[in-house]
Amino acid sequence: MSQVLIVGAGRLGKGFLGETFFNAGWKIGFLDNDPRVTEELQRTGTFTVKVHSADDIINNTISGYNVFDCDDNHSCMDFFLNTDVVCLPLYPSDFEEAASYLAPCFEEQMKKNPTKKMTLICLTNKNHIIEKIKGYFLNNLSSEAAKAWFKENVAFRDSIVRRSTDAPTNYSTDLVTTAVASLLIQSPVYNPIDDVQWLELRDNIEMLKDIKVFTINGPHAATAYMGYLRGMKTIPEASADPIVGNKVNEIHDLIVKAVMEEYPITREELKDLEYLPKAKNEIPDSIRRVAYDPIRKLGKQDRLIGTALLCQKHGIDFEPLAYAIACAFSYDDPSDLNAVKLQKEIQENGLASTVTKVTGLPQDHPIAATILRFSNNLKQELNV
Ligand SMILES: NC(=O)C1=CN([C@@H]2O[C@H](COP(=O)(O)OP(=O)(O)OC[C@H]3O[C@@H](n4cnc5c(N)ncnc54)[C@H](O)[C@@H]3O)[C@@H](O)[C@H]2O)C=CC1
Ligand SMILES: O=P(O)(O)OC[C@H]1O[C@](O)(CO)[C@@H](O)[C@@H]1O
Repeated sequence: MSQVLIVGAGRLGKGFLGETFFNAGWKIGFLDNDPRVTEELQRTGTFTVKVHSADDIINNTISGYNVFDCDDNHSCMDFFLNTDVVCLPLYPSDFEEAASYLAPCFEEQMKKNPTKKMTLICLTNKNHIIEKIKGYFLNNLSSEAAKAWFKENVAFRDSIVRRSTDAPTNYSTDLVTTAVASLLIQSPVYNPIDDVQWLELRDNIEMLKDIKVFTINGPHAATAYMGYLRGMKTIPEASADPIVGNKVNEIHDLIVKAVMEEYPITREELKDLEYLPKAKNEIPDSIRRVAYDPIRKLGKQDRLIGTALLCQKHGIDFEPLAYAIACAFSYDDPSDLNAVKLQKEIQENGLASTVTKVTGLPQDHPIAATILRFSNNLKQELNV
């Protein structure tokens, strides 16, 4: 039986990977450093995922999995040694710690099964960080021999996530997910995964990931920040709102135009990547999850500033995006640590300086200047 270790048993770990590998009959292990996650998975012994596909909604109950804490004695070791695929659905800031924890497992694998091949798949929305993450793993290996073994025997791959999976918390055992498009994984991999639905190998993941993050996550984040300002709680609610909906449609079309100018991709290829079939009864995805961590989302290469810069580069109107960005700078959900940090920064140092610090754009940059202009009159545009 093939075996997968899922490092990060939060929303995507359980609601997408857990559910998907379970359906394919793989042996599943979850490793998480939050004791609330591991305790809850152990206590319940099962978790449920409401899966919205294009024409059906099914409730799936997942059971028979193994659960491991990130304990000092590496209780996941025996499981790890029999593992074929390691999936890491983690936020970008969590990889350094995960690499440090997993390094001894790879060293042991090299000693016990030197010819074994493994595949490691990173699942984030952040592009161009895969070499840095690989560096975390290599730096934690203790010898040149181990580094050479790792490079030779572990297929280290990035991926593109094309689904939303939500739950009230990372430790919830009741999840909801959309299943309308596959996870795209950089090919080749070292272990067969063709028996697992919703996993698909592709070349050129780095370019495709920019396009996906820009065309899907850009408008999605804009929906969240504008919806929040309108007092809404869910993405479907915000999308159905005519004021937010129209602004997001405009933003989407401008981004698509800019992407078509920038990348060697045909409209058909783009459609295949960014057009996700509608799931039956859209999931009540929370604005909180999609807006989560505005500091990361306002980074220079990320979904909002990255797309505004692309529009500017190609002479395409970036004002609607700058408006959504201004809304993101006003995002103040008290339960989002980085939203709180952002607001504190604005209060202490002013908006202009914060825009520059977070986005990397100088204050006189036309996009920064437009963000500041809109910020003076944010609520009026949205009729609030
Ligand atoms: N939920 C979704 O629909 C999507 C999520 N993503 C990406 O997937 C990644 C995970 O997202 P979610 O599952 O939603 O987050 P989450 O917060 O629900 O789950 C992340 C889990 O990783 C665990 N974790 C953190 N550091 C760890 C470590 N060093 N070792 C072991 N476990 C660790 C946390 O305790 C948490 O349970 C993020 O990069 C996100 O951007 C991408 C697209 C869709
Ligand atoms: O996981 P992040 O990067 O914080 O952002 C959430 C985004 O990821 C997705 O879940 C899938 O890409 C989108 O639904 C949402 O826009």
